[in-house]
Amino acid sequence: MNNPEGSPAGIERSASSAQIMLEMIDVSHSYHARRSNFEKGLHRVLDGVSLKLYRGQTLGILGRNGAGKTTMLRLMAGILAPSRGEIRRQPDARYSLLTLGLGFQLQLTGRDNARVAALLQGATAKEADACLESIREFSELGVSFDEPVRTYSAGMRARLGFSTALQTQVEVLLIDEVLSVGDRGFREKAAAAMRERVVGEQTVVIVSHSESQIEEMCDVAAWIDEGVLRGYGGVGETLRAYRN
Ligand SMILES: Nc1ncnc2c1ncn2[C@@H]1O[C@H](COP(=O)(O)OP(=O)(O)OP(=O)(O)O)[C@@H](O)[C@H]1O
Repeated sequence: MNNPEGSPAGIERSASSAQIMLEMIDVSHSYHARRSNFEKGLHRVLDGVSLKLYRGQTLGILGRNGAGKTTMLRLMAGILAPSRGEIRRQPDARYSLLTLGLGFQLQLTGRDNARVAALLQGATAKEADACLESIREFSELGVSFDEPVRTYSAGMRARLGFSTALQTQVEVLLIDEVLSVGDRGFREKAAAAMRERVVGEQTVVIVSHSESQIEEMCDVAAWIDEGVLRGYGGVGETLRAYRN
């Protein structure tokens, strides 16, 4: 399915307006490892990955635990620089990584974290304040919205993170597993809100262990196994390859 150009048949947007929002060209990444069983103290977790993400596409990334999915999102977001290869982004576009592990200032309240996140995404102070009420409402955090995030459960952090990301207007939204946490009611609401967003112009990359979520939301899928892109193309065929 994959080819060296990073653009398997059938997933190129046909319209001439198809703009490449992100391109990974033969990207590899290694972490420094303490364990001596890795060559030269390096642990290679991505190996020669090439793909293209077009404006408006929703790309789902599949793979087992430790396959390299989060590393790929961090590279896409520019949080990590690749050890080898190249990542091209649109210079005037914003890329936002939504994950549970990163980004909250634990001593700040949910409200202040939401404000900071909006400012970091490029909102003016007025715009940031204007979206706080809808973030509070969507998150269903009630009075906890004004309490420090360190007092939140993992599910509450997920609600805050998701609600904040939903309000922020970025060109490329990178989502790491957040749709699979929290209680069922919120998960369904978050998935519905996400579906609404992905049908529009929003460009999205979703890492998910839920095959049904990928099937429902994505129009392209990539399967990573031990750092190598084993499948890349239409969701149906990539899922079939992943299951076999
Ligand atoms: N900061 C780091 N330093 C060293 N090794 C790391 C670091 N982050 C991740 N790794 C290693 O890189 C490999 C890939 O990790 P990554 O988090 O990208 O996988 P993943 O596919 O997202 O996994 P999961 O589905 O479990 O979240 C793993 O072996 C992990 O132990």
